[in-house]
Amino acid sequence: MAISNPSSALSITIATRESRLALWQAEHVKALLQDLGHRVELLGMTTLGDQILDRSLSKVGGKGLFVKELEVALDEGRADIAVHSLKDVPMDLPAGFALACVMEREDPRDAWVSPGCATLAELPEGAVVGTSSLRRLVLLRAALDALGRSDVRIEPLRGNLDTRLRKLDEGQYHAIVLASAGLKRLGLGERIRHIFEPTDSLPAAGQGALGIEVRADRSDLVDALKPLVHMPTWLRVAAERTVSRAMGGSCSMPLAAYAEWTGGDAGQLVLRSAWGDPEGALSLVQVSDQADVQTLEQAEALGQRVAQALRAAGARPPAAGA
Ligand SMILES: NCc1[nH]cc(CCC(=O)O)c1CC(=O)O
Repeated sequence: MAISNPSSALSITIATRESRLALWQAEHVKALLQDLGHRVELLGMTTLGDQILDRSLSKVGGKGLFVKELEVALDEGRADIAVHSLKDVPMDLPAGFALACVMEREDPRDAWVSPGCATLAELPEGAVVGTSSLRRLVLLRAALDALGRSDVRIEPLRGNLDTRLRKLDEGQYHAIVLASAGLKRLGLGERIRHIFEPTDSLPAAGQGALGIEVRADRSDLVDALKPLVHMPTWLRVAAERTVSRAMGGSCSMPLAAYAEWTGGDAGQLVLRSAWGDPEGALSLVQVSDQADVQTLEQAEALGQRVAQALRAAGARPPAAGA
C-alpha cells in the first residue's frame, strides 16, 4: 500500500497517553501510516486525567482531561497528530484544532466481566457490581430493577483497564462493566462473559471509535490521514456526539447515544439515546429517531432532533458548576 508519490511521504510524530490502551491505539495508527510510506514515531505523555484516574473523574472535571496535554504538544510542534478514544474527546475542540480522521469502529458495546456470574441474573444476594460511568450506572440500575434486584449495589470503579480488572480479581466486586473495545484491543477479550446488546446497555457517544486530532492548519496531515478515514463510522459518531454536545456534553452526565445503519454501512441512520437520573428519582428517558444521512451536517441535524426529544421527555443537562 506504499504511496505512489514518495515525495509526499511525511515524518509524523504521534502524541499519545501512556496507558496500555492508548499506546496500543497509537501503535495501531503508526503501523497503518508506515504502511502508507510515512516515517512515524511516538511521543508518550502523562495527562491530567491519568494523574487523577483513581479519584472520581466525574467530580474533577469532565471531558478534555485526557486530551489537553496532547494538544499542547501539537500546538508547540513537538508532535503532529494525537490519537484519541473518541469517547473521551469533547465535541468542540479548542480553536486551532481539528478532527482530521475517524477510523472504523471496533465493537462499541459494553462488556460484562465476572469470574463467578455469567449474567446479571446470576448475581448472589447483595452482590456488588463495579462501573466507571454514570451512563452504565443508570442503565444497570434500570436492568436490575426490571429483574427485581434492588439488593445489588453498584459501586464506582476507577483506573485504567488493568487496574479495574485487578480490583475485580481481588474480590472487590462480583462483576464489572466496561467497554468491549478496550478489552479486545488489549487481547483481553477472553475475560468477557457477556456482551450487552445496545438494547440492554446503550453505548456512549463515540465508544469504540478512534479519532485523530491535528492542528487545524496542517492540511498536509489531513490529506495523509484520508486513507484511514471510515466515513460510515464518522457519520454515526457525529450524530452521537451532537446529542452529547446538545445535552451539555460532559462525561459526568448519565447519557447514552448510539447510531447504527439500517443496512450495514449505509441506508438510514437510526440514532437512539437514553438519559437517566443518577439519583434514581426519575425513570430512564429513552428516545430514537432516524434519517437518510449522507453528510456530517445531516448526521448533526439528526443528533439535534434526538437531543430535543430527550429534553422534551424530561432529560436535563447537569446543573451549571455541578
Ligand atoms: N472512559 C475511558 C475509556 N475511553 C475509551 C475506552 C474504551 C475504548 C473505546 O471506547 O474506544 C475507555 C474504557 C471504558 O470505558 O471501559
